Amino acid sequence: MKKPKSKQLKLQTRTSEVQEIELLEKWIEFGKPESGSNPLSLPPLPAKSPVGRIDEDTYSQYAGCTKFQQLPLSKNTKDGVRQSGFKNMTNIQRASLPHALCGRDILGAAKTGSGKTLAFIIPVLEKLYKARWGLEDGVGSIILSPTRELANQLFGVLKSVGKHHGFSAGLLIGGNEYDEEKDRVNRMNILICTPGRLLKHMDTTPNFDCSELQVLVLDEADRILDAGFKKEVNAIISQLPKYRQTMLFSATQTKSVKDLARLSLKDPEYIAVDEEAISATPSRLQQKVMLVPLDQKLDMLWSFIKAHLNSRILVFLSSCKQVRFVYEAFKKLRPGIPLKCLHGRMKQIKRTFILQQFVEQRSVLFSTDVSSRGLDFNKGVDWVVQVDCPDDVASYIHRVGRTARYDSAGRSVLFLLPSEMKMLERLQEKKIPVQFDKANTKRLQSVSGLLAALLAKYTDLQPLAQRAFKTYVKSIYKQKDKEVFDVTKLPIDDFSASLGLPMTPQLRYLDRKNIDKKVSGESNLVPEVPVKKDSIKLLREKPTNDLFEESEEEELDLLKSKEVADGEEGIAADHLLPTTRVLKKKKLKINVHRPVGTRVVFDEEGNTLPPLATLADLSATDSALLDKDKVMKRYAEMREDMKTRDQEDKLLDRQRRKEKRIKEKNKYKRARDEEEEDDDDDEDDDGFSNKDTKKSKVYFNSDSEDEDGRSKVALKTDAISLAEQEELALKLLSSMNS
Ligand SMILES: Nc1ncnc2c1ncn2[C@@H]1O[C@H](COP(=O)(O)OP(=O)(O)OP(=O)(O)O)[C@@H](O)[C@H]1O
Repeated sequence: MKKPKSKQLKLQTRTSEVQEIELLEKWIEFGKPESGSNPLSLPPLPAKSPVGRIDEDTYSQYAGCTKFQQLPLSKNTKDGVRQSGFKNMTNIQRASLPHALCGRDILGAAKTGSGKTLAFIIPVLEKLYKARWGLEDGVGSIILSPTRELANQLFGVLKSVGKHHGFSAGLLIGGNEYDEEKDRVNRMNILICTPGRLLKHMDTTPNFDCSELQVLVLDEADRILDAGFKKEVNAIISQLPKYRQTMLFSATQTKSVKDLARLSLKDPEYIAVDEEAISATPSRLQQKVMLVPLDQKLDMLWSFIKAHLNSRILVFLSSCKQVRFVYEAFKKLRPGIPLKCLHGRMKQIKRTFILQQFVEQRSVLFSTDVSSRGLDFNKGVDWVVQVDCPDDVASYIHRVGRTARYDSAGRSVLFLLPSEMKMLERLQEKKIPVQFDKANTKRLQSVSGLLAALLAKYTDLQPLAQRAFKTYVKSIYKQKDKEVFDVTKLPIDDFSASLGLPMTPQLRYLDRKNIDKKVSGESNLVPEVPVKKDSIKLLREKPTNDLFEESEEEELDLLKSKEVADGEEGIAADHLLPTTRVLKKKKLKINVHRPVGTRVVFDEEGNTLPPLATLADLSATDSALLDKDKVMKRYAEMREDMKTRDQEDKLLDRQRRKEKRIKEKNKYKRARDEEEEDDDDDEDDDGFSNKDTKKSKVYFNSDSEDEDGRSKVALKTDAISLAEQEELALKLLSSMNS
């Protein structure tokens, strides 16, 4: 809070502000870069050259300068920038700031992690300062972000760089208290928001007025302008004044004339600083692509994590359901490094907390594309692992861009299925220097069997695995780029088994006849080993260093890992013995030639007798036993008796398991309902948003896991059949006994 100023002091400040603004305007006017020019191509200004006014009508050059202090910026901004630790400008800042400070519309494109945020935050502050914008003037600038996390991050930068200005700023994102925002929103000068929440305020908050807006910024512009946000963005733009400055930034910029027309840009400056660069990704980023069959992705991921226990790893999967399953399952297997997960269905407070934790400690974060854009993890991400193929090249660029930011190095690896190899070509065509590698599979650790055991032990995991399976296949089915994503080439059954599922869930929308049961070349990476104690032992061995070249050695300490498993119940890998089918169902064969009668029998003196000797002895004394018919009858009775008991046992067991399953499901559903929020937001980036949430709630109650809303029926059938089954069992028993 600023101290209340005396009247005279206020007057003085105002006068000096007016003078400063006058000087800034003259300076800007004097050194305006030519429209269409690239300030980067100008020779850099000498470090010690005079800055600002030189004489009556002469000012220093600022186009081509390399330091923030050489720009025509207010003292408040300069102080904020300096105190935030920024001195020299990055290329995108050098190229765009001179144009943006003149009030021009900007279309800025530069690699991930190259400092685009300051390239629009600074002009926003300067524009409002020069317009002498005050609290009573309302909304002067809107900065749109596609995700809440990114909006939060931008808000942090704005607070830091703009701390000496007197503007009020607000963060409007889904998941925050709407009512509480409603009271404040009319008093905000700068709004950082996600499109859905902004539109909600525009539609429902009384007196919310943006008609005086000065600057509109779209961060990750191509994402905001794509089909996912189309309706919201069109509605927002229709409520904004046409006369304003507009700035669009992204690492993968839109050049679509239609998009630009929607925003009514006026002669925008297209600033693409890396267009001539050899690569479209940061130069310090090492990128690998690996061929991994679908049914071995989790083995590969597990082995990767075990080989990099000292790293901060960001793992991308294609949907919330994938994320949840892999996170829950791996957590129970305790890899020896903390695991976290992040997806659009989590409560906002938890999302923020998890990101905070990921920034602070080495860990593995399983995430959907919700964290693929814009996020800047302070201490750096060591590895970006894309387990599921990104939708397109742009999505790849943003995902890998979470590492190797600004001047730091980073590494990334992308797992591609044999059927997705077209993506490799696409990446190479777009100047992405990837190195194609075959993983050394000698010491690949298989987890499929362990997952099967986990699914049997923790019944709540099974529905997660089923959903992960279904959502993945559906996501491939729905992909537009059929050259890369071909659902008919997926080894469906092997994939299902690799998740530990006892049988392949039904996929009603797929014609299974068209899908090869065994897709050639899909399953040769790791020999299919039924998981026995031996393979479990493998998990305790040292992390494999030759699987991924640069692995950090670390002994797995299972005792220690107890502390890192997020305080939740976990079981060490070596406590697990697969209890259900492991990798392939094997028929139990009875060897009829097996020698029998190994039981040792003693006579009264303690001498051993040959097997069945007692019976032979008895038969000698009791001629009744020699009656062949009677013996046969007796055997038949015994067989019947055993059959009946077997039926009884089976029925009882089936009932017990069913009841347990229903109980577990209800319990799980309650927990899940608490976790899922009835979100009003805009930005679940997981591909299957609200509609899917509603569906999945229904799925959860169902045994059949049907994709087209049949689950309720299935549930009902289940409930009836339980009572009916008892009756049926009794009938069956009595009919067998009679
Ligand atoms: N001039 C600068 N000097 C030093 N560090 C900078 C400078 N500008 C930005 N940075 C730092 O570089 C990192 C990346 O910046 P920023 O998040 O703005 O990148 P970006 O280009 O927006 O990335 P993305 O495309 O992923 O959104 C941040 O940690 C930021 O603090």
